[in-house]
Amino acid sequence: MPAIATPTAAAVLTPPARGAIATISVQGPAAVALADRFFTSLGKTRVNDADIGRILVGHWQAEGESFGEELVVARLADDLVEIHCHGGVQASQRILKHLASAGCQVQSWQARTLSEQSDAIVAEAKIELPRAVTSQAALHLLDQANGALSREIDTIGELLKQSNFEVAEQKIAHLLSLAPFGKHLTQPWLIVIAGPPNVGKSSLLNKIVGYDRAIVLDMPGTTRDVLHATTALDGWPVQFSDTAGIRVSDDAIEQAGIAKAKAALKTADLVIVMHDAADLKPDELDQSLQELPSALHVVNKIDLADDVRVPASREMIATSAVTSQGVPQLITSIVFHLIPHVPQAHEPLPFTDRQIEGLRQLHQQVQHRQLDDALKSTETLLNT
Ligand SMILES: Nc1nc2c(ncn2[C@@H]2O[C@H](COP(=O)(O)OP(=O)(O)OP(=O)(O)O)[C@@H](O)[C@H]2O)c(=O)[nH]1
Ligand SMILES: [Mg+2]
Repeated sequence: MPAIATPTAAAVLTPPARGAIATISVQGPAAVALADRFFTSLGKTRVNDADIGRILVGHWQAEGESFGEELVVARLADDLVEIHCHGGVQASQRILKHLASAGCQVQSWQARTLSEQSDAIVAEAKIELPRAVTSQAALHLLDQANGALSREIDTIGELLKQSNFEVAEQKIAHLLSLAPFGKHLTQPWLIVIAGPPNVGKSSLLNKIVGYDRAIVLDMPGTTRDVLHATTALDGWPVQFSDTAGIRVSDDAIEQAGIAKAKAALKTADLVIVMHDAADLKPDELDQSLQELPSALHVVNKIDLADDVRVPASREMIATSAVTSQGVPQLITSIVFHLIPHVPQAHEPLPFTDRQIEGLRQLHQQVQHRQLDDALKSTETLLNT
């Protein structure tokens, strides 16, 4: 039989892991013919003759192969067939291979989602949703999957058509101000814990994440590498990095750890600089830690100090990584530093690089009153 012409395409809709069932969706003019080529139902009903919605149980096998697989085929429309097979990756990949050998395109579920949606932002939200690691982050993405950002861009387009550039500009600027928040719905905020050796950085990390992620020892220079631990604070995904204590050292391994710690500082959304309550010398901190204007300063081991004299020029949170004193306040402060303004439910916000770049371009065009270009940009943002 000659290869069947595209654009019929197959996509696995279930995650690439072991599960009960894998679902392969075959869509396009040749979907039914492709199913009939490899599948024989128990009652010998051809997929082509089955009523729409009918579920057929049977045997899938390619010509020349010595074994096949028992599975279910459902014809959902004239051009849409679903194949439900064993949930392991092997079975779905074999079926995809058979379909591809007969001329069917193989596409990712993301490509399928984009091809099914005329609204690019809604499609992107559906694609990003499974990557949201907390339910709170997922709710904001769900709002965008339900059209919040698309409607806002429509509104901006209408404002532009009415030459209401000022309000359009304000709305775009507001959306851009929410871009960092939107990006972090699928990527944790990065928090680096830094400071001199032995102040309790690793102990604090363990206390916050609730298990012994890092080795703690009463010996300066214990942590050498950068250690990561992911958790959620107030429902927001964060990744903590515990670093080597920063000091002057002759030890080559410690020096390498300190270099890594300094490099980690540059990638952080927030740095927590830790101090020892019993030995509080904030002005003697390493220069790399002095140069961080928006760091959060934490004075730890307050359980050991009778009287902590915090310099008037510094705002510091007092904690004990042993008794947990001050840790809830620290968490509140971290969340406030990362997300000073939490968008409301159903609020539109951008969440992909494409959208953010498109909005930046639109902002410039509106600022320069380039109406035609700006209207084209709103179309580009919305269309797949
Ligand atoms: N009493 C008391 N001891 C603490 C506290 N935090 C840490 N310690 C102790 O201080 C010592 C050093 O703690 P670590 O967490 O290893 O300190 P660190 O800053 O990670 O040290 P380096 O990895 O060497 O830079 C350990 O003996 C901890 O048990 C605290 O809040 N109170
Ligand atoms: Mg440590």
